[in-house]
Amino acid sequence: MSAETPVISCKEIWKIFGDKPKDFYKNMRPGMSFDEIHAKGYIAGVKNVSIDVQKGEMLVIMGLSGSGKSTLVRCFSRLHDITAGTITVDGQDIMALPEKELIELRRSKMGMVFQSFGLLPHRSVLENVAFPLEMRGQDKHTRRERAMEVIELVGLKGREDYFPRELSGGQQQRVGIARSLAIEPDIWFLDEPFGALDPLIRKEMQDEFLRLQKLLNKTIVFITHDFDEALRLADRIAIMKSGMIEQCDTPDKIVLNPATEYVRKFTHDVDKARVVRAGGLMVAGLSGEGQPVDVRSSVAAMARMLVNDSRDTIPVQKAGVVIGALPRKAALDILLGAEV
Ligand SMILES: Nc1ncnc2c1ncn2[C@@H]1O[C@H](COP(=O)(O)OP(=O)(O)OP(=O)(O)O)[C@@H](O)[C@H]1O
Repeated sequence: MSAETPVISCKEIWKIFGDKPKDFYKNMRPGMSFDEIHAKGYIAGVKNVSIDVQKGEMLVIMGLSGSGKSTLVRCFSRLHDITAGTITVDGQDIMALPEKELIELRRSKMGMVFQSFGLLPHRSVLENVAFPLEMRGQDKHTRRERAMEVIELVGLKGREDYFPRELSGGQQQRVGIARSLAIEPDIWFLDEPFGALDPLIRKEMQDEFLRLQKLLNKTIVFITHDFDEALRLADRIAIMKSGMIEQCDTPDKIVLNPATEYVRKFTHDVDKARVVRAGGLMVAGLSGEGQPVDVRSSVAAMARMLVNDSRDTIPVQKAGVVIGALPRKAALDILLGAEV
């Protein structure tokens, strides 16, 4: 596999629910809307989606309830057979895989975490985490050792003999995360993993998750309803509506240039100064004088400088090299809440 091959690559995929969906798709008039398809007795869970997920990327999928997030992610692991299009994982067409190889692919490469923690109530933390290793036929000693490693990683050392009911919601989700990590998946699917947690614990788990991701650098597809959560975690956010991706972009770009009215609604209450970074406002060919700012600095973090500085353009650097400049007025507009 070449370095550029995406880990997951979808080309024009459809998942239609209903009776004989492939026949319906074949005879479908091109350009039918979600509602027109619905009127014919079918649901377009995923409608003509093309997207690539790169190695080490955290792609967050968001959208309102019923927009197709879970359906799309289930297609990525072929928990749903798609109606049309192609999906490759590490360059391999997963629709062409025999059942046995598909199961092996899921077991060896994919980890999944869901909102309902899905723990086995009569097994201890250790036994829950070791369970996928048991399914793989590993001996007791090896699985215990690996389970202890990931239990420590998620901050639950000392609780390995507890039962799920003896843990808080946040701790139970940590067990779910540890269990999915035990098999060292390359691709990690998380479907609203923090949805059942109260806001404070949720924030704590997001921090924990970012820490883990820094350490493990997995390829992650993360579903959420919560735009703030998406902004905190994502490299890119894909916003879905009626089975389609309305926009897939970096948080900066989504906030600065929402592609549709639906996307704009998500961004409406966001504190843009915290989301938009120097890199998002930078103009590549532009030059500036004096002390540069880092490409990753948020407008909020630069607030004092932006207000006190008198330069029109401020150089922006990445890894110590100046790569462009930031028009100070554009950053000030965001800081002061002017429409951009
Ligand atoms: N097995 C199924 N049979 C028929 N329709 C389905 C099935 N699974 C999903 N759908 C429909 O597909 C559409 C997308 O559902 P999906 O669960 O992917 O949405 P979602 O964005 O994940 O929603 P939520 O945030 O509520 O989980 C919905 O209209 C849903 O009713």
